[in-house]
Amino acid sequence: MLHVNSISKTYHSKPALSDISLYVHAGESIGIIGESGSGKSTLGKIILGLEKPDQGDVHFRGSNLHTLKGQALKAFRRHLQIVFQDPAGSLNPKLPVWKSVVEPLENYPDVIPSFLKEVRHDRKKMAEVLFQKVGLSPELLERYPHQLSGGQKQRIAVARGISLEPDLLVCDEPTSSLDVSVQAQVLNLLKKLQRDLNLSFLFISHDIAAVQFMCERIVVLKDGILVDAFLTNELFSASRHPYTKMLVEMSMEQDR
Ligand SMILES: Nc1ncnc2c1ncn2[C@@H]1O[C@H](COP(=O)(O)OP(=O)(O)OP(=O)(O)O)[C@@H](O)[C@H]1O
Repeated sequence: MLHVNSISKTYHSKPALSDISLYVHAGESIGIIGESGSGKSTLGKIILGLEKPDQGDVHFRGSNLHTLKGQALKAFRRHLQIVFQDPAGSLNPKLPVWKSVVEPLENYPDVIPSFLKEVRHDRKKMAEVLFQKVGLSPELLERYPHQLSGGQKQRIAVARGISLEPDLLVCDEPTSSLDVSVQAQVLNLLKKLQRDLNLSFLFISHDIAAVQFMCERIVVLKDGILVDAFLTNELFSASRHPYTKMLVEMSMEQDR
């Protein structure tokens, strides 16, 4: 479904990504791990079409993303959504949250996701169904972002992210701004949505335990270079790249 072919990107003559290739099949979850500055977010932005690579291309559902324009690009974007680390950033502080949840649907009036068919004539009911999908009470529909907890806001950002029934959800550190107790709840929600909606995930995180929980395969970036790629159940294999082993060791030390 998604093929990233030999992507390179340089900022101010410093390579942020060098010759990165990877693929994601429908319904699959891929984790991208690496330390700060390793190029994870840059890769996510290129896949979302928010940044252009200097070299290489991204094919999604058979089309080259960086050559699409106008309506074709818009139609393509619908299938690719993002959940950011900071949920507040993706919610308009001046709108009751239900309006932020259905905003993407307003940009795509012809799109009726399968789970919203029965309520398609009523925007607020659509928001209510999306709230249900992410485990939020309808009592919160009229609230403003500042009246909600971090976990509730992230659920709302997830509801917005799935509102157009995308194929791929790019999650960029989706739990790192949350309290530890809430992180697991949001991860469980994402996993449930993946099953229910047959979503693919590109899960960007420095939290190896979260990636291990969410993803079937893991890709490791170091200084913009893909140094290791493997099935999650091979995370502790002796054949792992020394850098992967170091990341695993560091994450275990944090948990001690
Ligand atoms: N818009 C930009 N302009 C200049 N340099 C950038 C830009 N975006 C990223 N970089 C640089 O590219 C490199 C990779 O950054 P990137 O944000 O992709 O890493 P990351 O692994 O996502 O880090 P973090 O976990 O801290 O978000 C870094 O050296 C960063 O400073």
